Amino acid sequence: MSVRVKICGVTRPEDARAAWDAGADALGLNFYPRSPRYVEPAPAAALAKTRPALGAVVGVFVNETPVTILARVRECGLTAVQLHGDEPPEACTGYGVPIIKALRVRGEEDVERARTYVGVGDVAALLLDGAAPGYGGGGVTFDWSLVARLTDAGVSVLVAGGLTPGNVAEAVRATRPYGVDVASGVESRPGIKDVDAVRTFIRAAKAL
Ligand SMILES: O=C(O)c1ccccc1NCC(=O)[C@H](O)[C@H](O)COP(=O)(O)O
Repeated sequence: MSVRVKICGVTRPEDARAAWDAGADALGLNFYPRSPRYVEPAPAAALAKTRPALGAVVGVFVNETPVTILARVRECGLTAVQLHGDEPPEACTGYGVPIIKALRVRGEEDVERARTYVGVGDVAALLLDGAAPGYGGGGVTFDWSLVARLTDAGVSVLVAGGLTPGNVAEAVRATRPYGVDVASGVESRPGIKDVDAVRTFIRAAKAL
C-alpha cells in the first residue's frame, strides 16, 4: 500500500477540494489560535464537509482544553484529533476518535519519549516533526534515520517537518512510514496552499 498523505493547515475550501482531488488521504484543520493556519469553528465545519467518503479530517490542537477539543470534534465533524503540544500520555484519550500524538524530534531521547505514547489511550499513530521554534508548521526536518526505531517495532508513524515536493520521496524511502504530513512545504504563503505543489507532493509521496 502506498504511503498516506495528510495535507495540514488547510484554510480555504478550494484548497481542500484540490487536495482531495489530488489524492490526499487526510486534511489537517488547525485550531491553535497562534498559528497562521488557524481556522474558526464555522469555516472549519465547512472545510470538513468537503471530505470524500474515505477521507479523514484531523483537528490540530496545542495544549487545548478537553472541553474545547470535544466541542470541535462534534461541531466540525472531525474524524481524528492531533495533539501537537505538550500533552502527556494520560491526556491522549476521551474524544471518541483516534488520536495522533505529535512530537518534535531533536535526537534519540525524543524518540524514546515518543515510545511512552505507544499503545496508550486512543493514540493510533505518532507524528514526528522537526524541532523548529514554536509548536509546528516550521518547515524544519529531523534525522530520518531515527524513525526506524519506531517503525521496526510496528508503530504507525507519520513523518513531518520540512517536507516538500522535492524531498518527500526520499523521506518515504528512508523511513517507510505509515504516512507523511506537510504544511509549509506546499504553500505560496502561510495558510494558502499552492495547488501545483500539493499535486506534485502527493504524486511523489505515493510513487514508491
Ligand atoms: O502549521 C502550523 O502552523 C502549526 C502550528 C502549531 C502546531 C502545529 C502546526 N502544524 C501541524 C502540522 O501537522 C504540520 O504539518 C507539521 O508541523 C509540519 O509542518 P511543516 O514543516 O511546515 O510541513
